[in-house]
Amino acid sequence: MKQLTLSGTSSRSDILIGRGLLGQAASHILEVFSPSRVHIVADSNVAPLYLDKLASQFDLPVSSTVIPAGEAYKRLTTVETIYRDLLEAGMTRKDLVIALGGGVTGDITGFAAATFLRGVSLCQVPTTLLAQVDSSVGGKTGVDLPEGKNLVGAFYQPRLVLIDPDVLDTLPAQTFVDGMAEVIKAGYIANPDILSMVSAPDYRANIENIIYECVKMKRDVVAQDERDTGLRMILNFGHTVGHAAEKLGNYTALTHGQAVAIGMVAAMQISNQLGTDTDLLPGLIDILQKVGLPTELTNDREEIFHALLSDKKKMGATVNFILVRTPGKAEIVPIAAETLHPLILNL
Ligand SMILES: NC(=O)c1ccc[n+]([C@@H]2O[C@H](COP(=O)([O-])OP(=O)(O)OC[C@H]3O[C@@H](n4cnc5c(N)ncnc54)[C@H](O)[C@@H]3O)[C@@H](O)[C@H]2O)c1
Ligand SMILES: O=C(O)C(=O)C[C@@H](O)[C@H](O)[C@H](O)COP(=O)(O)O
Ligand SMILES: [Zn+2]
Repeated sequence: MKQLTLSGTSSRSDILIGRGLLGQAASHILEVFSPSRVHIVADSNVAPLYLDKLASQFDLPVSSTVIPAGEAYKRLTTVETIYRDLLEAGMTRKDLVIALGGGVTGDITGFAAATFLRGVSLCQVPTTLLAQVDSSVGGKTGVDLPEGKNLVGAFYQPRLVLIDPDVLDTLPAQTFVDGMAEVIKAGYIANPDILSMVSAPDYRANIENIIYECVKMKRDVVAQDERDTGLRMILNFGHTVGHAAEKLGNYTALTHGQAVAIGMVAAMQISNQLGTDTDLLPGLIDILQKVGLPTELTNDREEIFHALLSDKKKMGATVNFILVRTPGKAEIVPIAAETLHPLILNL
């Protein structure tokens, strides 16, 4: 088992990574928390696979909410359902909420935990590759609005993150591939060794090390900028156009991973339009296609431009775009909306 610690300004997250961890989850959880009761949130695909396996390990009252699966349910009505179940179960501030699932479950449950009774303890048990390499770590929680992705949320660190790569065995092939978008993002923005690992013919056999390197990178970035006011913005590489495409597809046409893949290609094309010495675009397209991710933006460019103006990275009339001109080095480049408009139309 590998262990990492994320020390924030007023919080600490322990992150454990190891095969078989789900089977011993309760003992790790009870080393860190002392709840009177536990509430587990899982979606309708994950619950039949893993909810009993986790719940049955506790000698405490355990309640649960099973939410409908899918990004379309990452919305406030789902959070209200969780609040109601927490009240019905008699959860108090001493108790523990566990998010068991992918990034959607983690973001919704994290937001519910951050806001229920103004905050109850949170443990993340991520079950998709995307959630294991990215969303379970760092404390961004929230939901979508029809107007844009993740527009309502809170920073709320899980005190414990338990990552068991064995649960990836039940993932649909496409969902595993979605997670590779955030893995490739991690390689481009901060650690090109990750790209070498993904380029190996049988990279899946090395997935535990890939997860570890991605989490370590994210831990290092978030520790320096928990509130996303500077360095942390690099984790948004591919997300500006990506989030716009997700919104335009009503959160169903593209998965988050697919949208990020397309968004990274768009960001690289924008880098090129702004003038770069080295052309990283063919290599980016190659590695995304090799793992099975899409690379082509199919939305109307004008609609993308208008949608990305509701992104959180917009400050006044400027959008903070994340560009990569050297693998492993991301830059936060403020681009005025009127300068960005022709660049987006040219994609
Ligand atoms: N908070 C953050 O820092 C952060 C970072 C990256 C992404 N995100 C968010 O994460 C979300 C995407 O997460 P995702 O790709 O995990 O999607 P997801 O949570 O919808 O999971 C994808 C699918 O896999 C199923 N599933 C999950 N685990 C399974 C397992 N072990 N076996 C079988 N099926 C399983 C789910 O039921 C779902 O149908 C987006 O909403 C995105 O905005 C958040
Ligand atoms: O943790 C972060 O910071 C990230 O940006 C990680 C992203 O992969 C993730 O999709 C995040 O939710 C996007 O952040 P947002 O602030 O643009 O919603
Ligand atoms: Zn993301």
